[in-house]
Amino acid sequence: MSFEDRVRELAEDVAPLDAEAMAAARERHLTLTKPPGSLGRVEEVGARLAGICGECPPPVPESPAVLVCAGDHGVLARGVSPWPSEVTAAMVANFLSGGAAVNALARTVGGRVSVLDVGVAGDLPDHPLLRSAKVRRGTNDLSRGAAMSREEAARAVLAGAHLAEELVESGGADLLATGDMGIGNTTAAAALISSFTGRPARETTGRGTGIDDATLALKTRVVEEALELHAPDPKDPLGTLAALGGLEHAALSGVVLAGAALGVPVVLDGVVSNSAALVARALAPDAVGYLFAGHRSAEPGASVALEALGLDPLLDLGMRLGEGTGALLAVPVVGGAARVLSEMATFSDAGIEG
Ligand SMILES: O=C(O)c1ccc[n+]([C@@H]2O[C@H](COP(=O)([O-])O)[C@@H](O)[C@H]2O)c1
Ligand SMILES: Cc1cc2nc[nH]c2cc1C
Repeated sequence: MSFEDRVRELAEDVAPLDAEAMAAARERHLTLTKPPGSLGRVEEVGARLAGICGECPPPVPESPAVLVCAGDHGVLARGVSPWPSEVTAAMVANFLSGGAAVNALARTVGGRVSVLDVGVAGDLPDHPLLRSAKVRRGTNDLSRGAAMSREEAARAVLAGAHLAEELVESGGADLLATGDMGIGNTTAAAALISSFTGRPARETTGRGTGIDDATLALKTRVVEEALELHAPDPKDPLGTLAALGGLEHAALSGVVLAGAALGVPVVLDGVVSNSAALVARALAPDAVGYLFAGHRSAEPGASVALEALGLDPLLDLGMRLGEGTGALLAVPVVGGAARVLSEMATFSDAGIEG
């Protein structure tokens, strides 16, 4: 079977949410000792968790895992980021030694960190937290030709899916948080978001790690050129990924598909994860039900993508780091939404007239 066929097979394993369990959660919320609706959107998070696992109350996620997918980008040659690609490998090394923001925030919420190398240009050391599945050493410049082949895109999707499956099936993970590392990857994310939403580059392109006005104008032109060159068809998600994506974007769409296929909630991080979720939705529309937007990244494309996905971000902290940091901080919100449904007393338990 070809890699593309295997991606299609994975997408076919994504089932719609359990509508009965969701309805039961909404009913249950009305019986709990609080004014109806007073937990706001946390109530809808709880209902979706019930729909994801097919029971009400849903189990409380106890073992979150963050998957940081890493890759490099040929489009860096156009001057779209102030940082050199070597920083990608250097930051991966930092994740492995526990010194990055993702490590600090994973420790804060009791999460486990795994790093997936699908496309880092440099060499990386063997390490128990690192999964090596290098498809190639960085992409080609997406503004001058296809970033990668369809087969490479499919292989990266499957690498993300396999690590997610392993963490859930053998590692006991019951919630997946997405993360990314890749200098230049906000350019690819903007191009993907424009392709899947039809919105112009000026609305999806942002300052990434921090660029001045002149570089932002250049980066926006680069995204426009790429969109003109490829005229991507959003109904061909693998073709669009191959033309405009990054290897980590592809891997993250695999993480989303695998999480959804396994019935595990997936908490999205920033703009790169948001763009990957658009790819996953194009492959498997029901996958969106399994997704929670951990936060609203400051990158403008993130808001465009989340609106298109119909996801309301749980947090809005002005963050734009990536690595999975915004997803991890939202994990307690998701856990709390489950715990409310399983642990709160009802009005009748408490002897209060509702
Ligand atoms: O998560 C986000 O929304 C986000 C926004 C801006 C930058 N980043 C991170 O910064 C890197 C990409 O930025 P850039 O400017 O090199 O495209 C990459 O490693 C991302 O994880 C991440
Ligand atoms: C230092 C640094 C850390 C990062 N983490 C995610 N993207 C990053 C980009 C840079 C430049």
